[in-house]
Order: sequence, then C-alpha cells, then structure tokens
Amino acid sequence: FSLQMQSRFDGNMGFPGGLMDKGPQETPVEALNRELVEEINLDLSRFACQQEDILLTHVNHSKKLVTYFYAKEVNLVEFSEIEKAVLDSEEWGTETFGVLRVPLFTMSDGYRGFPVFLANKFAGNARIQLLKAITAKNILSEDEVNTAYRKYLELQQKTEDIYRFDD
Ligand SMILES: O=c1[nH]cnc2c1ncn2[C@H]1C[C@H](O)[C@@H](COP(=O)(O)OP(=O)(O)O)O1
Repeated sequence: FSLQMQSRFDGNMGFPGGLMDKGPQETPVEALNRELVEEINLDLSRFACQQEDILLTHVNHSKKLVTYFYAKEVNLVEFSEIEKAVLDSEEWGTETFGVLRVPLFTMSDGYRGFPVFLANKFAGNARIQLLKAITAKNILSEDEVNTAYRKYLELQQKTEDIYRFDD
C-alpha cells in the first residue's frame, strides 16, 4: 500500500483540498474535485472523488469550520501517474510544495518510520484524518495504528524534554 499526502505552503503536512468557494454554490465534493485539479492536477475523468468516498466529517466550533475528508483508492500504477502529474499543477510551488508517500511501517527501533512521520506538524485535523484513512482502508490494523500513535506520543515527550534541557 501507498498513501499520498502533501507538503503545504505553510510548512504543514496535509491532504489536497481547501475551502469551498463563496460565489457560485458548490457542494463539498465539487469543491474537493476543483481543489484536486488546482493543487495536484488530478485527471477528473478517471479519478474524481464521489460522495461515497467520504470517510470523516469534523466540526471545529471555534474556527466555525466543517471539514469533510474523502479517500480514493487507486492501483499502484495509477498512484504513480497521479504523483507525476502534480509537477504540472497550477498551484505547484505556491500551495503545493511536494507530494510524499507516508512511511506505513515502523522500523526495528520502534520509532523510525510511521511514528516519526506522525511527529510532523499537520494542517487542521489532518493527522486524525490520516489515521482514519489507514484503518478504514485496512492498510494497518487498529492495534498497529494505536502502537505507532503511542510511540509518537513518547517521541513528542522526549522532544519536549530536550527543549526543556536546552532552556
Ligand atoms: O489536510 C487537511 N486536513 C484538515 N484540515 C486541513 C487540511 N489542509 C488544510 N486544512 C485546514 C486549514 C485551514 O483552516 C483550512 C483551509 O486550508 P487551505 O489549504 O488554506 O485552503 P485553500 O486552498 O486556501 O482554500 O483547512
């Protein structure tokens, strides 16, 4: 399995997507498909997201923001094509600064790989969305995800200890 995320203009990890346009009324899935073209140059004739691809809805009351998270499954050949098309996207270098494959394994030290990846900064609730996609698509079991998540929390704690030491 491979799972694609992107390195955003603001330094965070995230998924392609964005806010719905205020002008002409768009549905969430129409807004998503528009953003997918702008940010990753997705070929909608083959890979457009459908309403049934929705995995998660999240309401952020303080930001007055509702996020809809969709996940689309493709085969590995299609996955590579999608990755390559990104370089020709309209927003390459302005919104989209890179595409990446999430390391979906944990190395023998118990940290490197997925737990270290989780320690990145993520936009909005993208970290939770990533965990949801991994279990919903049966890429890893809930136990494997929980173990990696606990390691990530330990790693955060260690990083904070180092900062405290430096102070
Ligand atoms: O991947 C994401 N998962 C959850 N929330 C996200 C993600 N990426 C961005 N966001 C949040 C951050 C902002 O509050 C909004 C809008 O994001 P942005 O990319 O700036 O939107 P536009 O492309 O400018 O419309 O969503």
